[in-house]
Amino acid sequence: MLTCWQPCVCSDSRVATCACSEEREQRKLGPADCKVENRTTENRVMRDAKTKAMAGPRPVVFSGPSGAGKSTLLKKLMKEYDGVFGFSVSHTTRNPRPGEENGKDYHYVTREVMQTAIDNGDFIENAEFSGNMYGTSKAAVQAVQAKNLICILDIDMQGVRNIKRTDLNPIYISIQPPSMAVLEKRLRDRKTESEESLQKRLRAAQVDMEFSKEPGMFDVLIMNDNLEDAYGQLKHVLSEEISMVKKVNMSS
Ligand SMILES: Nc1ncnc2c1ncn2[C@@H]1O[C@H](COP(=O)(O)OP(=O)(O)OP(=O)(O)O)[C@@H](O)[C@H]1O
Ligand SMILES: Nc1nc2c(ncn2[C@@H]2O[C@H](COP(=O)(O)O)[C@@H](O)[C@H]2O)c(=O)[nH]1
Repeated sequence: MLTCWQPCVCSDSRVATCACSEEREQRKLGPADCKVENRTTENRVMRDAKTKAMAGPRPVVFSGPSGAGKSTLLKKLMKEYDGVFGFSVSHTTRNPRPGEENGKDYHYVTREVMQTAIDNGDFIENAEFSGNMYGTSKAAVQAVQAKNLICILDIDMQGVRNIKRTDLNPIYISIQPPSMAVLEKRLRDRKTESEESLQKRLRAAQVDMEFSKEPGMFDVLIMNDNLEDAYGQLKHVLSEEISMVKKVNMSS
């Protein structure tokens, strides 16, 4: 077999010219006859697989209006797939709700503490939502990725825009309510908001629902009407990443 130095198909930067172009032309040789091409293609496939495994699983961004059901779906997912997902614990200046735990649901901090950390460059993204500060610290994401788990970020639409400017490369999922009326009922029934906070969240939800329709903003939109249906769709969307993490974690 000839060693064909085809510059067009060979990604080896050392190969600048084709040493046998004339003969290749005459004998109608193609890439299959090229040792360099075959070797580099093989190397490239192996290198890509290795890089992907080393980079770890892709994070997943969950967004959508407050009350759409993001936390409900995430909790189900993390319970069913224990040891596959890890939650990126955000910082917030809002008060904890009954049952929420510092360091688990959020890191609850003052505005001063949060602003200082933002100024120090400790955050990947941060936003003001409904009168409070929220943000994803670099440490929160790194803590999950260090365990080779799928990092879940639950963030608002400003966070989505900001994450798109980073190299995090997540899968973007938007959880949508069936209607504004249903959303309002869910938020009221949750009994976590004052009337003022509820109205702020509903106003933000209108904007959020328009935002989610922007082309290319989300990879997937899931309508959370019936919880089990929405959860089924979510599992389906993430099935490939879930299998990959399970496989890697089983072999290590
Ligand atoms: N499919 C559903 N059908 C009925 N109720 C639901 C459904 N999904 C979630 N809920 C309820 O709606 C309320 C809001 O859900 P959840 O707290 O998960 O929303 P969220 O999107 O995480 O909100 P936030 O962004 O404010 O944290 C909760 O009380 C939850 O139990
Ligand atoms: N941009 C960010 N948004 C965040 C973050 N953590 C949570 N959120 C979003 O805030 C609202 C309200 O949350 P709640 O817990 O007060 O109901 C919701 O849309 C979350 O997705 C964050 O780190 N960055």
